[in-house]
Amino acid sequence: MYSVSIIGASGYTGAQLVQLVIQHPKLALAGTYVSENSSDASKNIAELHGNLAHVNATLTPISDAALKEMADGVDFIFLATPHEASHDWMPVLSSGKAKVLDLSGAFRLKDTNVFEQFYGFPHTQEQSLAQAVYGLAEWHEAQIASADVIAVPGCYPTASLSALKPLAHNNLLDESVRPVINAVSGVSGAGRKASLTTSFFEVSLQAYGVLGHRHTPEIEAYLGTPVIFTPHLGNFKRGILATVTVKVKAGTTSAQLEQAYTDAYADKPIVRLRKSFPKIDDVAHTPFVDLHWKLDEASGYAVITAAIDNVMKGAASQAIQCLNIMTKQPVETGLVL
Ligand SMILES: NC(=O)C1=CN([C@@H]2O[C@H](COP(=O)(O)OP(=O)(O)OC[C@H]3O[C@@H](n4cnc5c(N)ncnc54)[C@H](OP(=O)(O)O)[C@@H]3O)[C@@H](O)[C@H]2O)C=CC1
Ligand SMILES: CC(=O)N[C@@H](CCC(=O)OP(=O)(O)O)C(=O)O
Repeated sequence: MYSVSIIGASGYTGAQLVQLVIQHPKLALAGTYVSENSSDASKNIAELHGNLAHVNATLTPISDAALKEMADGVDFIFLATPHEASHDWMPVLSSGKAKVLDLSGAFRLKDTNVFEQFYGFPHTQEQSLAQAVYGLAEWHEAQIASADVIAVPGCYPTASLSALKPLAHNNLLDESVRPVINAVSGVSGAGRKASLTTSFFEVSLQAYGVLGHRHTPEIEAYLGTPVIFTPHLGNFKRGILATVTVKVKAGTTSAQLEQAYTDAYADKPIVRLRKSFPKIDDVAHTPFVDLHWKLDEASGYAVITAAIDNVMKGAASQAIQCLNIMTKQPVETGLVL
């Protein structure tokens, strides 16, 4: 068994991790933490999340001493915390035997200038940043297997890259036309803290972060080509539907696209190549990425749809996939029952 601590356990992705760790055959939950002055400190997680009413886990306020102790006390640490907290704590957490999986955006962008521009604070953890491996599980398996620090991808980048990478990998994209990604997320993507923009009465369907969302440079960095990315907030709880429009190289056939997706994902149990365009209900509460596409051979334009659960494949279940790879277990262990 591997021992696991979760920091930020009261939030949406942290609570999801608690559930996934408990149902995993090889993981034991060692500790669940919240911030030092959290209003939820010392509560049982069952009081906050009704779906965890059967779970007995106290939300311990984090401290410098607890961070240090954890680094050598457990096998894996999950950070389901704001970017700033992950950024500040990574060096101490990764200084011992524990391997660290960070769900925030703190260690995804290698270019610190771009990081500061999009995250609004300077990156000062050069060593941890150099160590961090981007945990896109289907594409970076070899690096993940030997990593000590994982930067778990953002939710929109997970959906977008899953749709686009087979085409880029096979050199099928027309480089003169940027892929256009329109994606709709449920409100859980914004986290648990109450805010006017995510309140039930306010949320409709609206674009936000237009031509400036922090996931644009993340998608571009791991795709290798610029994109136009427009996120939207929808009035549903969980899930992301990304609709991606691309121009492929002249003469590309539907059979070539089919081959590219089959080659990429035939042996990847978390990616489901669908026979029709997926909907969010198909993937909500699951670890899957569902993909479908259609090419107009005459014009060379293709539309690909990716559906994921933002809290699962967009965060918590992808982190568990990475842990499975790091511990040499089948990638779907504890996720696909
Ligand atoms: N929601 C999603 O779909 C996705 C989220 N992410 C990222 O994962 C991380 C967690 O997101 P999410 O679960 O939605 O966030 P939530 O706001 O739901 O939860 C954040 C958690 O962190 C705790 N926390 C807040 N500030 C601190 C601090 N300074 N030190 C320690 N703990 C702190 C909170 O508890 P308290 O304030 O009581 O201490 C809470 O447990 C974020 O970085 C987010 O960007 C990534 C992919 C998808
Ligand atoms: C609906 C919503 O607000 N979504 C979040 C993205 C959640 C996510 O993946 O975030 P990180 O990159 O922070 O880990 C946003 O657009 O900021």
